[in-house]
Amino acid sequence: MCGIIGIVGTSDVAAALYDGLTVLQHRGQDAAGIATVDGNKIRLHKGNGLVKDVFDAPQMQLLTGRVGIGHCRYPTAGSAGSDEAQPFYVNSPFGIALAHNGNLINTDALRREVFEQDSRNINTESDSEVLLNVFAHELQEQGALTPKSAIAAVAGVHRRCKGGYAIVSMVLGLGLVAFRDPNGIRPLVLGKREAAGGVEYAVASESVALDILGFARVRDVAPGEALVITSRGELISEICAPAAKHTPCIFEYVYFARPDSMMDDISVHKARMRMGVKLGEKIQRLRPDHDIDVVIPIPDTSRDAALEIANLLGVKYREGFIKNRYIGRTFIMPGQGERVKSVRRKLNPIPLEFKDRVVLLVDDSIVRGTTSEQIIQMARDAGARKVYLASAAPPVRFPNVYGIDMPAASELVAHGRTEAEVQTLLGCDWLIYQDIADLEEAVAGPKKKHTTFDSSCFTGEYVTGIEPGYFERLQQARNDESKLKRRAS
Ligand SMILES: O=P(O)(O)OC[C@H]1O[C@H](OP(=O)(O)OP(=O)(O)O)[C@H](O)[C@@H]1O
Ligand SMILES: NC(=O)CC[C@H](N)C(=O)O
Ligand SMILES: [Mg+2]
Repeated sequence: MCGIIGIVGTSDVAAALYDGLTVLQHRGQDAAGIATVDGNKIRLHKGNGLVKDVFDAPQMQLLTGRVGIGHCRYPTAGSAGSDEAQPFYVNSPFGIALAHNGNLINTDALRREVFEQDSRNINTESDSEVLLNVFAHELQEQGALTPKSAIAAVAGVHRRCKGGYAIVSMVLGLGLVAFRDPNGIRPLVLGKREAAGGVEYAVASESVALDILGFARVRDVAPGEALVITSRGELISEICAPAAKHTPCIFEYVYFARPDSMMDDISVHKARMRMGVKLGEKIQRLRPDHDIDVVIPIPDTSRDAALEIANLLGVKYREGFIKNRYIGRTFIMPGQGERVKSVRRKLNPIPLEFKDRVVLLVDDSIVRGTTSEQIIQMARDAGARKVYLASAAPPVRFPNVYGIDMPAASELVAHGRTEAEVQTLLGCDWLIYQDIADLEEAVAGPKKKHTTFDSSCFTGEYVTGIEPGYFERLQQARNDESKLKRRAS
């Protein structure tokens, strides 16, 4: 997953983009970048690392201009090299910079097409650079540069690109162009604020970025919609893809997004609380006379769900693991070696919360099993009498291909295993997974604004369809070992 943000302001926007990226940092810890438009120049700075490490004051001062975009990256395609940090730039037509959250599933075919038919060179292995070149070609085909022609170019992207994408881009001489894939798999939200110089607009992956910058959340960008916000602050929008099923990514609610974000009009915090209620009810159903003494969350993401489970079961909730606040999210780290080491460095138990107790550990999800395996052992070492583990999401058994880096089914602990087998492998005394229907109901909430989701990593059903051989190629290219080799070279 990556974080994206774009602003059309009435004064320089680089500092606001920087602040916005810092609250989107949980979506990508590997690279960051900002591009601004100043007159007829695009200014760009990007590199590997956290937002705070990529930019310093002199670089920020060079990022002048009232229109800009920013990106923080968690790679799902290509390499983790700094040349694949975003935004990407092409000088023709007009000069375009673009930042992408998501993942394309027809990158190889598009790459050939872009080279052979559109006479464009792609310089990296990134799917996002391919998407930028498709957009650039489609815009070139339009001739004139107007909001209408930019929207027509986005329609061309929708026709040619398959997969998950939320995009912010800037076109010199026009302004900001933002759009979302026809199924609305990846999130994108629009905000507005009144400044001394007039109205300002922002679009971002999550509403938390709007909150901290003082933009009011106006609405989510619709699936298949393109927004053009000119540098003068006019907003033009149109849905420019054939109507398709809206299937927001359910894993955003399970793990990715910050709980203080609203996504597709659903509060992430409330969705996680409802996941806890559903899971608590399941525990009660399965073991009405359970012997759980204490519920302990695995910080950070599982807290909302864990608290609700404890409330429902009427047992104590205790923060039994203390998290080192200087270590980032483990799941989105690039290699398994790094992930394994980080869990122990990051989480340390308070033994008195475990000693002689039957503990129910709660996590939001179990993906590779890296976290749970170590945590269960830590709980035992700390003296727990029995260790149960509850996952607020169902077993993750299938690859995610729309922007979450779970490309290799063989690396998923529940792939090809029954729940009982996973329980044995992880070494806990009882493993309880959320049911998929309960998860979807929990996210949909009482308003049921959305009842269909991209739940592919749980169900193996892919809304875009998948071409034969794709998973095999993906697994080969992006399993942990191949990534490690690529990084070493
Ligand atoms: O089964 P695994 O492969 O270990 O992946 C799942 C774990 O990774 C995530 O935590 P992470 O440390 O990334 O972030 P968090 O602090 O937001 O919970 C998630 O919340 C689970 O704890
Ligand atoms: N996680 C993402 O959204 C990744 C964006 C893009 N596919 C990349 O690898 O850079
Ligand atoms: Mg976690």
